[in-house]
Amino acid sequence: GTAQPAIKVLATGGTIAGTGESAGSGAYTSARLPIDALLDAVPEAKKLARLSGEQVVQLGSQAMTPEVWLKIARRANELLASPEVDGLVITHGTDTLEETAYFLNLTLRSDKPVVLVGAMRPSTAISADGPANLYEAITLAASPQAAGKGVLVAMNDQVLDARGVTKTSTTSVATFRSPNEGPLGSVANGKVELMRTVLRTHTRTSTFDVAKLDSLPRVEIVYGYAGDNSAQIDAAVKSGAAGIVFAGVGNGNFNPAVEKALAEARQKGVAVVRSSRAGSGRVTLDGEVDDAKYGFVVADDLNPQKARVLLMLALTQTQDPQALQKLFFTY
Ligand SMILES: NC(=O)CC[C@H](N)C(=O)O
Repeated sequence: GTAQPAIKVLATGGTIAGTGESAGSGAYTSARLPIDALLDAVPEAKKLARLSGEQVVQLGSQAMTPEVWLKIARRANELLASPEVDGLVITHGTDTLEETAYFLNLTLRSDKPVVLVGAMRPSTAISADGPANLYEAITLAASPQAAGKGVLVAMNDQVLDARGVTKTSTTSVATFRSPNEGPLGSVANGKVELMRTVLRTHTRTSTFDVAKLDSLPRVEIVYGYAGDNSAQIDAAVKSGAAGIVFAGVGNGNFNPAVEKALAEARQKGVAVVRSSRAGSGRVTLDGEVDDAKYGFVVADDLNPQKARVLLMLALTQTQDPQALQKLFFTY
C-alpha cells in the first residue's frame, strides 16, 4: 500500500510533558518528560505515521518568548522544506499555546499539516489527556485534509484554527475554544472531520519572513478597566515599546485619560492597536472611537495576545497606520 506519512513531533514542554508526585493531586511540574517518553505513551500512533521526535526547547509555556517563537519557526520551516517530512506536530504548554500557534500560522511557509497540541493534566494524572490529544494531533497531521489549512490545534477531540483559538478555562480539559467562529471540525477515534476552513491569509502565502529576523519589535499589552488612568500607557511609552495593544472595554473603548495618553503615544511614533477585553466579537472602525484622527488601528476579532503577535510582525514591514490596518484585515 501507500507509504505512511512521515510526521515529525517537535516537543517544547508544557503539561503534556508534566509529572506529579501522585495521580490524584493537582500539584505537578510541567516540561519534564522528554519527547521519546511522550511518543512511547501512544504506541498506536505508529500505525498512522512514521514518527520521529525532536526536543526543541523544554519549558512551561508561561516562559515562552518571542526569541523561542523565532527558533521554533525557523526549525519548523527547515523541516517542512524537506521531502523527508510530510507534516509536523508540535507539543506545547497550553498557557500561551495560542500565541505560538498564531505566530507559526503567520510565519511557516508550507502547505504541509502543522498541528499544535497540549494537555491539561500531567502525564501522571488519573485520566491524563496528553496521550489521547497527541494521538489525535498525529491523526490530524497525517491526514491530507489538514494540508493548506494553516496551523491547527488538536485538543479534546476538536480541530481549532490558530487564528481563532484561545484558552478559555484555567483547568478544564475543554479549555480551547474559538469564541467567534467555532472549531473547524473534529478529530476523534482516528478520524478527521473538517467542516470549514479559514479564509484569512496564512502560512505559504504570508509575507512575514522569519529567516531575516533575529528579534521582534517590542509590543506591550495594556488592560482597560473602570477608573483606568494613563499610568500603564505612559510606562509602556517610556520603556521604548514600538507598539501598544490596548485591551479596551467593550468595542475597544477607553476613557478620556487613556485616550489622551494613547494620542500622545501616537505622537511619539508608537503604534496603537485597539483590541478588547470582552473575549469575543470584533473591534470595529465604526464604533465610538475616531481611529482616523489619531492613527489608531483596530484588531478586528483578534484577542489582545493575538493582536500583539500580529503587530510585532507587522511592525517589521511598516509603521503606517493604514498599512497596519490593512494587515489586520488580511491575517
Ligand atoms: N496545561 C498546561 O500545559 C499548563 C502548564 C504550563 N503552565 C504551560 O503552559 O506550559
